[in-house]
Amino acid sequence: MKMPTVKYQRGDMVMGRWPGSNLYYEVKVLGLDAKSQLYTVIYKDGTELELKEQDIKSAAGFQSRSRSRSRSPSRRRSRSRSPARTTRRSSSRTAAAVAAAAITESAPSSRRDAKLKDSVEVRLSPLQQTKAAENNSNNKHEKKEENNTANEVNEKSEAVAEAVPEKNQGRYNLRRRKDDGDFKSVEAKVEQLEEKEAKLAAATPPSTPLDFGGKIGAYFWLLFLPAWVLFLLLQVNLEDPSLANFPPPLPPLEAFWDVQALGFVILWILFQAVLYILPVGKLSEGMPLRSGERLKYRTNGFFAIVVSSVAVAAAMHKGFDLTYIHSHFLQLTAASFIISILLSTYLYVRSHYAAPEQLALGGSSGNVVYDFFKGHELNPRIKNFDLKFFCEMRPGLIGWCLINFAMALAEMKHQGLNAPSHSMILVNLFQLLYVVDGLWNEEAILTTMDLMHDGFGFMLAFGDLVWVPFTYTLQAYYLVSWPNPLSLPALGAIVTLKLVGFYIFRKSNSEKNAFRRNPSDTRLSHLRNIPTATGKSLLVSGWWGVVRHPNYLGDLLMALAWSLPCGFSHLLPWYYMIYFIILLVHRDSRDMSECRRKYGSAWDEYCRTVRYRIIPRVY
Ligand SMILES: NC(=O)c1ccc[n+]([C@@H]2O[C@H](COP(=O)([O-])OP(=O)(O)OC[C@H]3O[C@@H](n4cnc5c(N)ncnc54)[C@H](OP(=O)(O)O)[C@@H]3O)[C@@H](O)[C@H]2O)c1
Ligand SMILES: CC(C)=CCC[C@@H](C)[C@H]1CC[C@H]2C3=C(CC[C@]12C)[C@@]1(C)CC[C@H](O)C(C)(C)[C@@H]1CC3
Repeated sequence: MKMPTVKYQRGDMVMGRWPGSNLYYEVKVLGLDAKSQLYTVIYKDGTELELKEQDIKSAAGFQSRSRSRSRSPSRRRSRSRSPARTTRRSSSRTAAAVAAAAITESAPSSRRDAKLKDSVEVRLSPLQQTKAAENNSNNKHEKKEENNTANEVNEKSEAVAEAVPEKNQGRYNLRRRKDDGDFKSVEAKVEQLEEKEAKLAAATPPSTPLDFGGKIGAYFWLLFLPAWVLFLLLQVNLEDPSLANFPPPLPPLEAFWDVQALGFVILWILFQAVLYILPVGKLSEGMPLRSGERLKYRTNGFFAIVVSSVAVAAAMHKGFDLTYIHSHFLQLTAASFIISILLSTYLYVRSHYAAPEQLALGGSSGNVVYDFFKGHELNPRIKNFDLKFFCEMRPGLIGWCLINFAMALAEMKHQGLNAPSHSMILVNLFQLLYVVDGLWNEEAILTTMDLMHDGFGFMLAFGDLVWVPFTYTLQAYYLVSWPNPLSLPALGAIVTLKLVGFYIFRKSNSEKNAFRRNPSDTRLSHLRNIPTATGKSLLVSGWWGVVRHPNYLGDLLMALAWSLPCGFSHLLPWYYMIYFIILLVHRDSRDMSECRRKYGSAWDEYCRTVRYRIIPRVY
């Protein structure tokens, strides 16, 4: 590796700042990326990170210190993010291992040690009772620290943290110790400095590896995804949609444009936006951001789908022919595509005005195309209106059900039926159940990858507004022209498959969501978990002990149940199943690397314990 201005060499043991905090840990330098000028370092718990030169200090000049009484937010944040928090609960050998890993080997000199001990003793005395309480409660406070509602407990656990000499937690700080007299006089200034440092560290996202084939990949996906949607729609419109008829003929450009279709799409999105902002339903808290802040989300998705159904019924009653959606599918898709492009452009432009801590770790490469595609800003909002949450959960998702319903009506019209076919009913009901469940448990989306980690850019805007409503409905679209009669046993088997898949999907998602929201939930007390250096734990029994992504397994079984009613005459209705396998396998590997980066050796331990990713004993 070429190192032009190499201050630290590979193998050097130095002190590295833990991102988002003002805490320093002993780390080993693995190398310097000449281009980004970032050092790759490895912490003692195995976590690898890329740090800027200013976040690295030579080990000399560092002194262990005991904690001041400050309760500044930056410090609170530091504590919750620091690897030192691995000294948390758990009788398992893993916990001990992680805790041991976080304890630095750089012991302070004996003189310093004695001084430290003095100061620690003085500070310990008023807190001894709390320390005892900590022992009695079997470290329960640590668990509750992650609970958003347990502010009181947080305060208590902070007091406990203060009582523990930092030396034992392996924490180091840039601040040099002063005699107690001096100490107080500079306290306020140092506080301010640390506050600034912490803000800066939190604001500057450490770079993460590029996904989706990097910069070149972003160009490819930008062109490929719309082209693929176009191909699917043209193919399903063919008299014989078999692959032998590839490529389908391209209609003239005017065929894509219909101002009325654009009007309907805009109306639909605005209608959903109005339902979203109505002060109906719960205000849920998202997961803590890098800044420590928790955003609030109006989770009234179920209300939105109920009102939407009433509105559609009213429109039909007034004479609106819903089969318009089938006959103008291409134009409606094109209109949504235009809106997704406009939205992505707006998102990209506004991301340049966002504060650094509001940017996504993964969408800050500096490359225009990549960041436009992947999403630069994490939670773009107009006042309290969260654009990512809204787009992911409302117009496309509810639109998916509306389109499926329109396809059922179109099938009746085209096939001259009095009622939709059994296959059409199954596809409609299965997917309706999926969407209604998602909206009913809308809060659970706040702990998913998209909401927590991914920026909002073209990928999600296009995915939410075009991909979901216009390709997830392909099975229903296909059945309009290609009916597939089902025998009773086949029908029974498909329904059973769907229910099994749904059960696994729902139970596993709810388990993880409940655990992330409140790790000390008594209903989860039977579950074993591995503590990690970040303060969060990983479930290692229950659903998340069977495979690493039980929710994907359930989702895949459901996807199979959606394709089976369409039979085996064509590959087209199996598109969702094939796409979904690719999507989830890729998502799983993306999540694995992200978790490996976040949790280091604790994640390796989890992977050793839970060996399979999605399908037990297979994959
Ligand atoms: N229909 C579709 O098109 C579609 C597409 C994609 C996904 N989905 C579905 O959407 C749902 C959400 O999927 P997702 O991809 O966001 O992934 P997810 O599985 O909900 O979330 C992954 C995150 O869960 C946490 N986690 C992982 N292992 C854990 C463990 N052992 N204990 C506790 N937490 C753990 C980690 O985050 P933290 O540790 O940071 O909390 C990890 O990053 C899934 O049900 C999926 O099937 C549907
Ligand atoms: C454009 C491409 C190829 C990808 C974009 C992916 C995007 C369509 C999906 C990413 C996360 C997905 C998701 C749901 C829908 C599809 C995505 C947005 C979901 C809202 C469907 C309903 C479920 O109940 C859910 C668990 C809430 C899903 C969450 C993830």
